[in-house]
Amino acid sequence: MKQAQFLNVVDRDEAERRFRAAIGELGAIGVEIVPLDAALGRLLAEDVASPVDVPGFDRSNVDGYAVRASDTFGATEAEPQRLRRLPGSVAMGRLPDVTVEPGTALAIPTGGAVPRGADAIVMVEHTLLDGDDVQITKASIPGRWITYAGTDVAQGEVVLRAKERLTSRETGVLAAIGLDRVAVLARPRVAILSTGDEIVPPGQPLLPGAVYDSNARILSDAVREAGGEPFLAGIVPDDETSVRDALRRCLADAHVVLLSGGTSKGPGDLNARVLAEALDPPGIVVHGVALKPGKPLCLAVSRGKPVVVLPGFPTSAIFTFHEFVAPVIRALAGLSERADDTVTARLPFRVTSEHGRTEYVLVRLVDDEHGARVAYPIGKGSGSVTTFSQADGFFIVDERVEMLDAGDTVVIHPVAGSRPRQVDLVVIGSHCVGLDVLLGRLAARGTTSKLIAVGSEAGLAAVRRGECDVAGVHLYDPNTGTYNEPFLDPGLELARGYGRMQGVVFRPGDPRFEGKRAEDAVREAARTEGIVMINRNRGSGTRALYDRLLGDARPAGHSVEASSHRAVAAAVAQGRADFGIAIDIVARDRRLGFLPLGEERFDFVVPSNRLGRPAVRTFLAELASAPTRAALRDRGLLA
Ligand SMILES: Nc1nc2c(c(=O)[nH]1)N[C@H]1C(S)=C(S)[C@@H](COP(=O)(O)OP(=O)(O)OC[C@H]3O[C@@H](n4cnc5c(N)ncnc54)[C@H](O)[C@@H]3O)O[C@H]1N2
Ligand code: MOO
Repeated sequence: MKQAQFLNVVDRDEAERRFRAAIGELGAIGVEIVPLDAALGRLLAEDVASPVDVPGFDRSNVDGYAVRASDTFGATEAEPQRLRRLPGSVAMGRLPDVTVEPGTALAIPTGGAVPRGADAIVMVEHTLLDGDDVQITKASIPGRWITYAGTDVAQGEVVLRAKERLTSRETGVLAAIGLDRVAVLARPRVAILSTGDEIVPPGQPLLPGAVYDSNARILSDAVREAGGEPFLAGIVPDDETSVRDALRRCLADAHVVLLSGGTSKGPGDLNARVLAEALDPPGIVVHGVALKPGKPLCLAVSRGKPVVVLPGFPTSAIFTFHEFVAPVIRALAGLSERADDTVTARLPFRVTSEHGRTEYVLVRLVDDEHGARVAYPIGKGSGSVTTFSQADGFFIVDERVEMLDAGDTVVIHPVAGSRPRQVDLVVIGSHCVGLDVLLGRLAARGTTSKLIAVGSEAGLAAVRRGECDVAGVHLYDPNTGTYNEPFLDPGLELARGYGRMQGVVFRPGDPRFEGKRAEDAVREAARTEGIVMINRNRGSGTRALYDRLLGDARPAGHSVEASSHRAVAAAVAQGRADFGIAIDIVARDRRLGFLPLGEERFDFVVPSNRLGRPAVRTFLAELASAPTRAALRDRGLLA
């Protein structure tokens, strides 16, 4: 029997066109009146004209005396003008009923209402008390120290415009004109439903095979960023009735409904089937877009209401959300199109792409020696949650293009919500817990850094091209049997890092390994029926160790090449393999047995011409310092 296929995969633009056509006219969903206390961050629905003058009366700006300016003409300290002091003074919060006649003065506080007859205020510092009189020691002019009614805001004046976002400054203005409530654009309600038997909410224990629900969180906050009001409709299992019931509740309550997961072609991928049944016309308009990530995206509309099944993989979900859903929510919220400020950058290495699918490649940006931008692809695949959070932007590879070369220029689009991060120190290369220790210590001293983990070889290439300050490397040279040193070129310096003890990892208590010498245990294991190993990728120093120990032996699992020490430890801990070679740190973290084999060197390559940079100097000093060495030893490193 033929399996289900994506029969009608359409390209990105066609998918968007069909989706928008099915939704119809897109605009703000409505207006609501909210108390001023809840107005922060909202968008004004209409222009606001002031119902009052601000200030509402002619106001004194100083403590002093309200006078007629002409009575003060010619006054100096040597020849003051004497005025008769009227009894009392202007009271705050009331209009005075006294008139300042020629030759008189009335005491007035800052903020007091100017009495009839007066046209200027003399500051108290320029007066002397003299019995019932007051002597004015400085001449004034009409209007001096008075703010006239309506000069800040005149009644009827428009103080804020429709669609303005209310910050504390705007809410302050609204309060000053006496409003305690304001008309704002209503926020579209967006229901978010996570589907899958394996999905559990954060905070709960994670049983083997389960996955934390990260999609609901990221979608919910992305909805907020797009001007919508999310509501979390929970997690439902891969079961038609459960999904249908949850979907009905969401449809009744929301302007937009988002599901994630269960939209590709597995047996549990039933969301599209449920949608096809449960939605009003037109229903599903697109299922399958020639897009990477995001191929299984399902776009549907139920009587004008958008209903979207986003792919379960986090990177795919958030990407397709920003491409297809965020603009719709923004429009429903009354927000304008987002300006997309692009920049250009150079590729540090070749990038391949699948023919027939428009690909979005997430990147981190660094500057090279000459200030030219370089875009490092951070492809951990659609299943990664960190890729999107670390990205500075992405470039698009047309569906007809299968390869971009090193040095090619690409156009970088900003990732929603990301700000270009300027850092003090750029580190490219291999990743290690020791590097986390070091960069953590630098951060505590105020030196910021960006770490791009691309492996030792790409790190070395990056220092050679002048794209980073430091590269962390552990490169093994089989000719000399040494690490790192043989790979240096003129213009590159090696800073001594630390050692990492490598050895055979196995499940504790396994008699095939327990208590043996590493070399003997591996040789025996290689000959024992039923034992499964896990290998490392070619080119890694650890792989060279495997090759030396195994010789021509090819035990089961030899072709399974994990790309990190952690992946080896996970495979052994979870019983997919019985042994592998990894560093002792991961063995300890996973509580595995460990038979030591030898030390691997993890060092740092620095371009000579960057040795003088303050951040590089700080890094090298930190690396060499006694407290750092102690912290590295604490983490099990040989420092
Ligand atoms: N035979 C085929 N298999 C797959 C295809 C295909 O064309 N043919 N497409 C692949 C592509 S591309 C993608 S993307 C995924 C998407 O699959 P689904 O949308 O059906 O998602 P699930 O299978 O339910 O889950 C995928 C993955 O994501 C995890 N997940 C799901 N929900 C969440 C959540 N709320 N938070 C965090 N992670 C979540 C889930 O556990 C899975 O690991 O299909 C390919 N397969
Ligand atoms: O669309 Mo999927 O996101 O390529 O992995």
